Amino acid sequence: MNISNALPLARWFGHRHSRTSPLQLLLRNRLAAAGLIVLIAVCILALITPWLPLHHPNQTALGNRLLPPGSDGHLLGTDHLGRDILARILWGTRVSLSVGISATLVAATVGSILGILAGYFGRHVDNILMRGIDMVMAFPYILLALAIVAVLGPGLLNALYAIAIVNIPFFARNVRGVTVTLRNREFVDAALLSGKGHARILLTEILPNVLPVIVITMSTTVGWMILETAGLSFLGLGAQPPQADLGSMLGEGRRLISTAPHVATIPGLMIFLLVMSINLLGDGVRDALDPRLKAGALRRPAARTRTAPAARQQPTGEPKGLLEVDNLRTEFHLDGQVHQAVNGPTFHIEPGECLGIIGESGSGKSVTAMSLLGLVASPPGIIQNGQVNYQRQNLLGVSDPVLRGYRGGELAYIFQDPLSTLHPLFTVGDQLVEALRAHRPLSYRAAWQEAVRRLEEVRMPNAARRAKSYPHQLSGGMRQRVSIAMALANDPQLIIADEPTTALDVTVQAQILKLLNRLREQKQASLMFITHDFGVVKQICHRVAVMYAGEIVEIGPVEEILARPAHPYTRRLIGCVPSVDYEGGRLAEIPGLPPQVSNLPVGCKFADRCDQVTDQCRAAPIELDTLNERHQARCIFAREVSA
Ligand SMILES: Nc1ncnc2c1ncn2[C@@H]1O[C@H](COP(=O)(O)OP(=O)(O)OP(=O)(O)O)[C@@H](O)[C@H]1O
Repeated sequence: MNISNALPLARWFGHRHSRTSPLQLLLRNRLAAAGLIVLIAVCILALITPWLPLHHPNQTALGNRLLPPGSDGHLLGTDHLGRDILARILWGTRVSLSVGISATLVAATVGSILGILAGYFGRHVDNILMRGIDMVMAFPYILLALAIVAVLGPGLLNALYAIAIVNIPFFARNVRGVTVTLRNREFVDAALLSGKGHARILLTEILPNVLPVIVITMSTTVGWMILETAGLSFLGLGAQPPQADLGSMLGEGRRLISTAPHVATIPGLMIFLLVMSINLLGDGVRDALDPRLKAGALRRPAARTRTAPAARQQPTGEPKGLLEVDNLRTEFHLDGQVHQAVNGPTFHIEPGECLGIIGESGSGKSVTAMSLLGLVASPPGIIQNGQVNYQRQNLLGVSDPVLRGYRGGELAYIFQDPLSTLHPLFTVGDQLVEALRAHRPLSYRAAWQEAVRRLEEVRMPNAARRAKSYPHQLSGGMRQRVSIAMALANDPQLIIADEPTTALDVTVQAQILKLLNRLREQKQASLMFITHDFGVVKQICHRVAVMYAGEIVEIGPVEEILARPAHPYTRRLIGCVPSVDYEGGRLAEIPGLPPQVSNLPVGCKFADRCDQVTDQCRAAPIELDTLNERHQARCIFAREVSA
């Protein structure tokens, strides 16, 4: 669980900034909700047991021995001493629940304190505490629990201590790990600098962030602890006769399994029900506190984006340009909602051309680009329609090996943040070698030489030495040069660059743009350049496609669009950039927000933010209007404006 996103418990019951509270998330998970209902029912029954009209659980009646379930006055029958099983089960559940929960609380409290202290203070404190924990963990835990009860003597309280002690390490280790990460975070340093003492930092900075982890560990271990307590009682080391708990009832019933199976089956079923419901609920709690798990963060995404049959049709005619995208539609299916991220962009890229894709954050630029190579995570992504035609094939319909051959070969991708795409544990040279050898039969030595040459090509200072560096040893600009070298390693026909300069400062940004442009010219490759900056578009692109809410709202030659933007959104975007030679008066922000992709309007998607909007704009979808052979815009006033 990533603690930067950890939710303090206060957010459990909703938060004014979060759309879905963890409780709602929990209830949406059907299995967890079922677990919660069963658990609540069992707990209520256990709580009201003293007031129910039941027999005394220890009252024997030898004349009524082993009555079957449904007998008169004994709904669940009687045991070998004629005691009422219903009464004993309810009283036994009370005992098992209280011992299990108490053991969990003890283990959680002691384990968490040890974990927090070890993680926060580190060094000797960490060494001493964690070596102690390691010693406890060195024994098989059930044997250790048996040994502890053997020393302390049989009895429920001693079973509780034993179970708590053997579970302390789980809490201590989990909490220590999280605390170590938190200890190195800037907000803890800031608290230290502000003069807070260690005790206050532990209570106000560390504990609230560790609490979700403690709750998750508790919810996933309490079931086990009830089971372990039942195990000790089953072996005669927990509850002592005549007291009933679920484990001891199971132990007593075991001897009668062939003659009166209900005596063992009923407590067995109750243990199953209790532990199952707690575990289902525990899993739900874990997912609710970390909704990314529910969104599939830990699920291994498929090797390529799921593609509907409609998007797998092969092209019939000759594709336009080097790569042609036709009516691409990519959606995300999340929590029963469909998010239409990409809504039918159609464009092509000529050989050697640089096409800019521009738009605000969330306009669908990256999802469009990633869809071309099947890189959108599935689930939740799915390509519903469209074609991506390259070399007379629809890439959305080619086989996995063919697509793999293109990726990183003829079709290369440069991501926005090289630090998250370069492997932190391998040198950049090794990563280049891997990229080269994935597509070419080179020896390691030859590939290394080629890697250094590629680094020189992207003007990496002291390339031979830098090849032996790890990504964290390089500056942002150098890392992006490495990413470019990797993308160019196999002489691609098309380079898709997804905001490759956004994370860089202006000087480095200019160098990288120059480099990309030079390499594109030298190699006669095409470049699809994603950006939100018209200044960048002006510098290196031939044509530009303006995206809004997953649609292309204007496409055409850069100079023409800068001189005569035909869509109000394009005008606004250009107006936001101070560095472009646009004489449009003062800089203005674009008022309002883009529409939600899960609830797009029928007509013009920009209507709510447009100062020229009319009823006609909202009535029906607006088609792209062809203003001239190369310039199109999706606005009913486009012709008037560009005339
Ligand atoms: N994995 C995902 N799950 C759900 N929705 C997603 C996912 N990835 C993207 N989206 C949604 O798809 C839409 C388009 O996102 P995209 O990343 O393509 O925008 P963008 O224009 O590239 O923005 P930015 O400039 O910030 O990268 C957004 O509404 C986004 O919330």
